[in-house]
Amino acid sequence: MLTVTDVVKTFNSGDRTIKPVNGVSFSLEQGSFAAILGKSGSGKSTLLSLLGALDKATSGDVVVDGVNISTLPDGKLTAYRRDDIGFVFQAYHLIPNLSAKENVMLPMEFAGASHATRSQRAAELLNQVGLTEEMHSRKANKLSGGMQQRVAIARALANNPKLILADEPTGNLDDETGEVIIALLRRLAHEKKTTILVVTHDQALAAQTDRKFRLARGKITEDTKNPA
Ligand SMILES: Nc1ncnc2c1ncn2[C@@H]1O[C@H](COP(=O)(O)OP(=O)(O)OP(=O)(O)O)[C@@H](O)[C@H]1O
Repeated sequence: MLTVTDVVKTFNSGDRTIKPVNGVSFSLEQGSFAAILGKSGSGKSTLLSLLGALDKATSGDVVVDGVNISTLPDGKLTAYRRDDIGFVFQAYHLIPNLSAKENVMLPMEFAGASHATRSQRAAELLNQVGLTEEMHSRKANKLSGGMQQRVAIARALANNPKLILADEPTGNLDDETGEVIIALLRRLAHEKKTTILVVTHDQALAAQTDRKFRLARGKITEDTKNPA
């Protein structure tokens, strides 16, 4: 469902050319839980931003569920980001003075869903990520880090995306909470058949995935299938 073919990203910095992504190819089946590992500066975040259409590849193709996003016009990319991709970040990026439920409802509002649909679906998603009804009405900034990340995951699922991209989703969490979040992502990938790709330094997280890639100087140097 995700096929990346010979993707290159080049930046010009003064008279130097930087290639943070330098010919990356891989494909993932629908519902896989995969990790990209690599040292700082190896190109992980740049690659993720290309897959999420936050930036355009200099060359190569990114095909998500049959749609080549490298050739989509800008106008269609906004809808792609909104409808087909869920983003999860290290620092959660919730709106602090909105409730957990309101945060999850927001992407559905942008997609034009009715208030009743948004409310019902947000409650279902928050239950699925393990937040009790009482938590739904709490302001995001009154929740612990682990809970905020659960809300962020529920929000990423709001428009039923084909692909979730997560940048260091356990980076701000203690080990125990991080493990709970990893187990949640793994379960969601397998049960909901949402493909989840995480960028991480966290070996414990990578060990729980179905597949892990190592990136070094913008190239994949290792591609390992983890035993089920
Ligand atoms: N917009 C940009 N303009 C110029 N150079 C950039 C740009 N974005 C990234 N780079 C460079 O590309 C290289 C890879 O950066 P990237 O953030 O993708 O690495 P990373 O593996 O995600 O690192 P980290 O783990 O520290 O987040 C770095 O040398 C960075 O300075």
